[in-house]
Amino acid sequence: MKFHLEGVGVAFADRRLFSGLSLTLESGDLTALMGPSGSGKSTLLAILSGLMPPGEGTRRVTGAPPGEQAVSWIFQNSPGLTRRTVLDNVSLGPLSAGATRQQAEDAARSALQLLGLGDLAGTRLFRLSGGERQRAAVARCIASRADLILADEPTASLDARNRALVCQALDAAARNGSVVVVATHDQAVAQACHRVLDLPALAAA
Ligand SMILES: Nc1ncnc2c1ncn2[C@@H]1O[C@H](COP(=O)(O)OP(=O)(O)OP(=O)(O)O)[C@@H](O)[C@H]1O
Repeated sequence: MKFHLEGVGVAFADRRLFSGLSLTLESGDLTALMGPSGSGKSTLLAILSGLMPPGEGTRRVTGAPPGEQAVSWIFQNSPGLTRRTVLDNVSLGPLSAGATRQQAEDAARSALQLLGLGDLAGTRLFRLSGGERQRAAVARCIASRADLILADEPTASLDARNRALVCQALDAAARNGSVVVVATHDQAVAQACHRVLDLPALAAA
């Protein structure tokens, strides 16, 4: 599957963010999206997801039936069902993508292993530290095996060890066939990605 942006531009009432931006992302790609604060990284993720129609230009998806791409998000502080177990929370990703309970739990357990949370599967979410909770949110996202995974500053509140685990998990998701895009200010995350797009440079190209 491929996601194409062609000649995309965004302007708000008082400000133009970018214009004439074209790119193609395909299954297996792990891409860092960088640029100064306010350059439009989150806006570009919203356009890629299909949630925000571009003011100018087009978004096209090839290699999938129209409108049938599954999209999954990771945010800086992803919420969860605090009184449910980690396994329940992570299973929600694949369950909402149409998996059976058994398939969802299997996918959740392997994602939890990948993120170093295997021993916490039966623990209620509210008992986890901030870093563990964020890794659980990443596990929920990658367990869903979405076509497109969009991560907006997923490591901003994490230490180096947790950050490395998140990068490994995103890499595994790409190797499983997802298109993965990470908006980040973190050079260590960018180094873990296969490709780095600098938004201002991309818009100027
Ligand atoms: N709906 C909107 N209406 C007006 N301005 C908006 C709207 N959405 C975003 N903006 C502005 O567009 C700019 C880009 O926002 P965006 O969140 O995409 O940047 P970013 O690169 O992700 O920033 P950061 O690194 O700080 O998260 C900001 O100045 C923001 O205030």
